[in-house]
This record gives sequence, structure tokens and C-alpha cells, in this order.
Amino acid sequence: MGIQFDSVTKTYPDGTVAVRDFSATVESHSTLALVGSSGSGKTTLMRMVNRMVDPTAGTVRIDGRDVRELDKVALRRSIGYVPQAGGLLPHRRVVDNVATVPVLTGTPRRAARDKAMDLLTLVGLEHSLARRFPGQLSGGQQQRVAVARALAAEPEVLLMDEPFGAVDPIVRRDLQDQLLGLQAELGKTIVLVTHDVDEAFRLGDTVIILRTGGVVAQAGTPQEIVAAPADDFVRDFVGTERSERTLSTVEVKGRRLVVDGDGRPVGVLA
Ligand SMILES: Nc1ncnc2c1ncn2[C@@H]1O[C@H](COP(=O)(O)OP(=O)(O)OP(=O)(O)O)[C@@H](O)[C@H]1O
Repeated sequence: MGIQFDSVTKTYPDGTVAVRDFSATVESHSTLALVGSSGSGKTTLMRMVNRMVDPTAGTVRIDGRDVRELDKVALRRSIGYVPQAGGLLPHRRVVDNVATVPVLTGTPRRAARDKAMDLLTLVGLEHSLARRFPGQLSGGQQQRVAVARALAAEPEVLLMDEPFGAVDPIVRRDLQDQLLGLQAELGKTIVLVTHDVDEAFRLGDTVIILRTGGVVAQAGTPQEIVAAPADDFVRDFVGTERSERTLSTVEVKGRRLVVDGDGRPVGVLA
């Protein structure tokens, strides 16, 4: 299921223009990463897909269908959503958090729970955690539950709003790897919002860098953006001038090492 944003604009009632004349296509089974600083309209754009926000102008289409023609509740339940900081229901056990949407859409509770256990395995969680409450899990474990919950209705489209923003860098890297593995297996159409350009480059097949007001600074593959930043804003944002992105090679003990601008090794050439 592809997603098209066609000249969408969002002006909030107080006059704030969060997004201005934005167009983009997310190909089926691919990941679009929206990246930009705080207030650049990323979340607003993402929420247009499941109609948590309706654009003031323009159209969002899923598989060619204008989302305004679809029933809001059914649409929302058919799209996986991983909010910032998990958004788990604190008074429900992990397994029931994951089973929530299938139960709401009519799956018998028993079957929904069995399915939830499978999903917990899929996201790398031990079954022994299923009976705990979210507050009894680490931040990284909670985010895994949030991903499992978003997958429970077998959505073709997944929206992820800073899904790994609240966890430490090492756990974050683990969760990113996990998502890459899941995506290779499941092939969802994903819109992911992040303010971390490295995360956008790791996870996005396509990356869109936004300026304030939801204006596109540059869109392309990570390779295209790093190779040819559109302007100084993108260059700054991406940090192409930053020492860690300026790599060179040196020979040490007969092997070619790749080193960053500070001379620190980042890898070995094969
Ligand atoms: N309900 C609202 N009413 C008025 N203004 C809003 C509303 N929601 C968002 N905005 C404004 O719209 C702009 C874009 O907000 P949005 O949340 O889409 O940005 P963002 O890039 O996701 O930011 P962040 O990274 O901080 O989450 C901001 O200026 C914000 O203050």
C-alpha cells in the first residue's frame, strides 16, 4: 500500500502553519523517514495518514484512495501506530496491551492473546514478561511492546513517531536493528518521524528533511542526500562538514582502516 501526500497544508486554528504545500510518495513496502528539528511539522504530516489531523488543503491517499472517504475509526485501527514513548495502557498487562486492537475488531480474546504472544516473540521479548504491567518493563522493552501492539492488527501501514526517542543510545541501536529485521520480513509501508538524522539514514529508504513550517529542504535516498546536500541548511543538518562524517583511509599493519576526521577508526576496508 503506497501513500501519497498531494500538496497538503495544515494551518492550525490559531494560525500556525505547520505544513505548507507538501507533496511526497511513499512506495509500498518502503520506509519514509521524516526528519527535521522540533516544530518542523513531522508529526502533523504523519498524523494526516490516519486522520488524527485533517489537512486544511490538499489530499492524502492510501493506495489511491483519499483518506477522507474512509471511516476514521476503521482507518485508525487498520494502521499501526507507535507513538512517542510507547503510549501503552498502564493498567493492562503487556499481553492485553498487544491484544487490544484485535479484541476491539472482533477477534476472540483467547485467539488475540495467542497472537499477542507470537508478536512478543517476534519483537524479541520473553513470554515471561507478558503478564507484567508496562511500568514493570525497561524503556526499551516497553518500546518493543509498542511495536508488537502496532503490528497486532496486521496493518500494511505503520506510523512511528520518534519510536525510540526515549531510550539510551545502545538500546536505541538494538531497536533500530530489530525494526530493520522486522521490515525485511514483513515489508510494511512505514512513515517514521525522528529528529535524529542518523536514525533517518539507517531506517529510511527515502528521507525527507523538513524546515520549519513543514517545507521540504531535501528529499532523496540517504546516499543522494549525503552525496549532494541541497543547500547549507541540509549540509548543517546532516553534518556533512562534521568530522565524524568526513572519512579517509590510513594503512596500519598492512590493513586499510577507515578513520573519521579526528583520526578515530570506524572500520576496516575489506
Ligand atoms: N493542535 C495544535 N494547535 C496549534 N498548533 C499546533 C498544534 N499541533 C502542532 N502545532 C504547531 O505546529 C507546528 C508543527 O508541529 P509538529 O508537532 O507537527 O512538529 P514536529 O516536527 O513533529 O515537532 P516535534 O519534533 O517537537 O514533535 C509547531 O509549531 C506546533 O507548535
